[in-house]
Amino acid sequence: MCEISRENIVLNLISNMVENSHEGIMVVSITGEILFCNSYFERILEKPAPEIEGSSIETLMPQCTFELHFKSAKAQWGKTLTIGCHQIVVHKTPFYVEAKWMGSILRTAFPTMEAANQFAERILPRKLSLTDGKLHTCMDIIGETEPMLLVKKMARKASRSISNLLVTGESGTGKTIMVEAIHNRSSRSHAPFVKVNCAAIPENLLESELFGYAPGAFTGANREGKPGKFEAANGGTLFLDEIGDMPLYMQAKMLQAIQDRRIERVGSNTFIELDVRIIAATNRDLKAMIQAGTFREDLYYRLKVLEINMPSLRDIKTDIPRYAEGLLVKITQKLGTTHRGFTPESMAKIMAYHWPGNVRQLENFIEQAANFIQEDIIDVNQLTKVPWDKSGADAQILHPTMRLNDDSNPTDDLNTALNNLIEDTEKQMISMALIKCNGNKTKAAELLEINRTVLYKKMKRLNMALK
Ligand SMILES: Nc1ncnc2c1ncn2[C@@H]1O[C@H](COP(=O)(O)OP(=O)(O)OP(=O)(O)O)[C@@H](O)[C@H]1O
Repeated sequence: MCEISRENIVLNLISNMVENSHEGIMVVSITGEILFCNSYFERILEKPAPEIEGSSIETLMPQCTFELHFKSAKAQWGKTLTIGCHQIVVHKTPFYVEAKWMGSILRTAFPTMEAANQFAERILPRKLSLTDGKLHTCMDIIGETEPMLLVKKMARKASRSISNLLVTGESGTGKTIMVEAIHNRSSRSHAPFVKVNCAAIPENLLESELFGYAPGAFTGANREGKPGKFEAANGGTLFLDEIGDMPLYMQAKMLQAIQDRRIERVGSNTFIELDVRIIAATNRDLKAMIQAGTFREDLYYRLKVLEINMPSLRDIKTDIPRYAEGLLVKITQKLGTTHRGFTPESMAKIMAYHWPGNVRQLENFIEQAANFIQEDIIDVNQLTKVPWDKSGADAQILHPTMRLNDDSNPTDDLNTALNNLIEDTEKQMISMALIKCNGNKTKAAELLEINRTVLYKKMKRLNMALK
């Protein structure tokens, strides 16, 4: 075996460390000029090193909000950097020549974001999420017809990307569960998922909810100030549900935040740089809103870099049996019942109906049937009220704990009648308030002397159009 000098070993070691395709190394001068990069960055930037070296980091990586940090000699650890469609976690350390600070060395901490996530999974005690409960996954999404397969294919693509996404479709078509599944499948799945319902938050609170506020920003505010949902979603996904209900002045602020990738808390003049993926959803026709001047065109295009349109249930009729069976499994698990399916006649009726409230309405109907009907195979003829009867378009929805037997006593019948009456009355009052207030939900809520969020929830429960 030939003798290898120590010097040779060290030289080889250094060259192996630098030219390692699993670890990116880049050297940037104090003025932001890229002095050196290895093959990892050549791959990510899709350019050969001679084209990268000598360029300014700001020109080459316009999305990279990290460039400002090169102007300081401070070491930084575990920063997420966005380059094109790639996300990497990097460490930055200063480099010196003869004790003079010359610039920074950028090193990737993980070969891929997936590896970073796997590491986070091992050390994080639990998945971070600012939603009420567990997020849905792709496995929860029913639907095998062509439009649904296309939607699923697009969702897989969207989960591999970090670009903004707009999910459209009628109310109850599954926009929310789709967005949750996309986040869950993405490289951000271990980072926060923060949902904001733009229609449910009163207009005067929306800005501070989204952007937070500085100490003493307004009377009654928390003394220490408060971070908003944007900050809470840093590193993860911010889901803006019902984006079509966002007031115009907030749309302008939102556009600014998305473009600049930074926010200013209310009452502060300091910018906070953030790395947030925006996913928005709406059941409104944003193009018509742009025509009407109620939605900003520039924001629309910022949001719909990727777009998924959820089909309405009447457009995927052959999927209805799959939905009915799948939802029944979910409902029986929730209620602890033993229902196994539907009679063929029941299924034919379910398939023939047009389900204006889409999957949510179908789910509510099946839950109602599972509450009423004792037999394992559901026969909808046993129900007194079905959506396809002219009067039953909004069959009553009973609380899961109100399981009624077939041999229900008169008190049960009375309860049902009372529930129907309450719901019909609620519906009428809400409709009248909305008509009086020209569809303005804030004003309608004031008129009804209820909170806007409560109004919104009631309308959703009563299957009323939220437009
Ligand atoms: N493809 C699907 N597979 C399984 N369940 C679904 C599907 N689509 C919708 N659902 C169920 O239907 C209900 C409504 O779905 P979701 O809240 O996602 O609809 P949405 O389009 O966001 O409604 P909205 O516009 O009113 O907010 C939920 O309980 C959800 O679990």
